[in-house]
Amino acid sequence: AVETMIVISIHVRRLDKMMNGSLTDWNLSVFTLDKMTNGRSLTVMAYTIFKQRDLTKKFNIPHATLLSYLALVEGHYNPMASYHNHIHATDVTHAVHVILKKAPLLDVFTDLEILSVIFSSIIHDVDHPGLTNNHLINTNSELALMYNDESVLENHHLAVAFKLMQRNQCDIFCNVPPKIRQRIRKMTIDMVLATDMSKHMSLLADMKTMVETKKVSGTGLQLSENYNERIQVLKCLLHCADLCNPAKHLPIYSQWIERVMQEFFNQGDIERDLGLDISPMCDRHTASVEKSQVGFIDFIVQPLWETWAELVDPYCNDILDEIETNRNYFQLLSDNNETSP
Ligand SMILES: COc1ccc(-c2ccn(CCC(=O)N3C[C@@H](C)O[C@H](C)C3)n2)cc1OC1CCCC1
Ligand SMILES: [Mg+2]
Ligand SMILES: [Zn+2]
Repeated sequence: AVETMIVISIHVRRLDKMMNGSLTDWNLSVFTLDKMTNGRSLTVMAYTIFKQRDLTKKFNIPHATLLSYLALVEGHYNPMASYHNHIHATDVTHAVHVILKKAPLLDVFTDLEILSVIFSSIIHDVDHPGLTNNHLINTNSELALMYNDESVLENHHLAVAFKLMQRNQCDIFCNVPPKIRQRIRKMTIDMVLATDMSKHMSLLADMKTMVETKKVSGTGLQLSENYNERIQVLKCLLHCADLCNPAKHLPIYSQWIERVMQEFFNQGDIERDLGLDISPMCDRHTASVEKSQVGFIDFIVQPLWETWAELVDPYCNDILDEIETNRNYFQLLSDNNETSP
């Protein structure tokens, strides 16, 4: 483990220098970063963000403990999952970090909230099996049995993340007072449970309600002290980051599509072999990749990011533009697939 730390800290130093400026670059390729760091992009990204935001000092987190825990969590992401592996966690953690740097959010959240949402992004899909909640429920999996069919994956990610913290020298919150620890745990549980797609519509409805009632001042978002109002925005922040692929340049977005379809088709193959109904978009013989992405953008991603822009960041038109550009590209592809035999 010592040499791992040394190797990682070398990568961190190199990354810090090389990327200090561009770490806040929305279109940073986490795929390149992962190659450069020999598959340690999550540890390196997370550690760098903790350092840049001074979280280790603010919460008295021993560096060796942070590195051990990050390496342990990274090692518990499923390398066999083409989409839900540690690189997706790197991507979402990076997206949360960049979104938090946008002008209207500066000085809105406390250090505790920032620590919690970054921690949540790091662990939000740990030990993902590369299958959907519906599949786990329909196949009477151990996980569905354990969590009574309710946000099965998201409950599992949380349990694994907190369990790993009990390992020797891995409790990153060891110097945090019990009440504060409890608040981090509560916010993390609330945010990661909200990454379950089945909560999407109610999350979006609550955000729209906030838009109606919230007077966004000229500078940024004015949040009250009310926990439910504050956690509402943090849930949406993490959910937006989890759904940020269509907001990236096409070469990066395309790699995520390839990966998610590989995972979906793998699930479809299992369902076909089991004689089950094949889940939507999971049948490699009939799925239309382009059409699915257009639908995903039109019904989920664009409405979510548009609401986010209305509530938080009127200046995120570059992200909305990228989503529209990508949507039109796949609409064109799917039209052409229709016309040409
Ligand atoms: C690059 O493509 C995607 C990137 C991300 C998502 C997506 C949707 C919801 N989430 C949040 C997590 C979640 O709930 N799930 C459960 C299920 C929807 O599979 C998702 C993978 C994870 N993530 C979907 C994507 O494409 C799908 C396949 C064709 C159209 C939709
Ligand atoms: Mg998830
Ligand atoms: Zn995710």
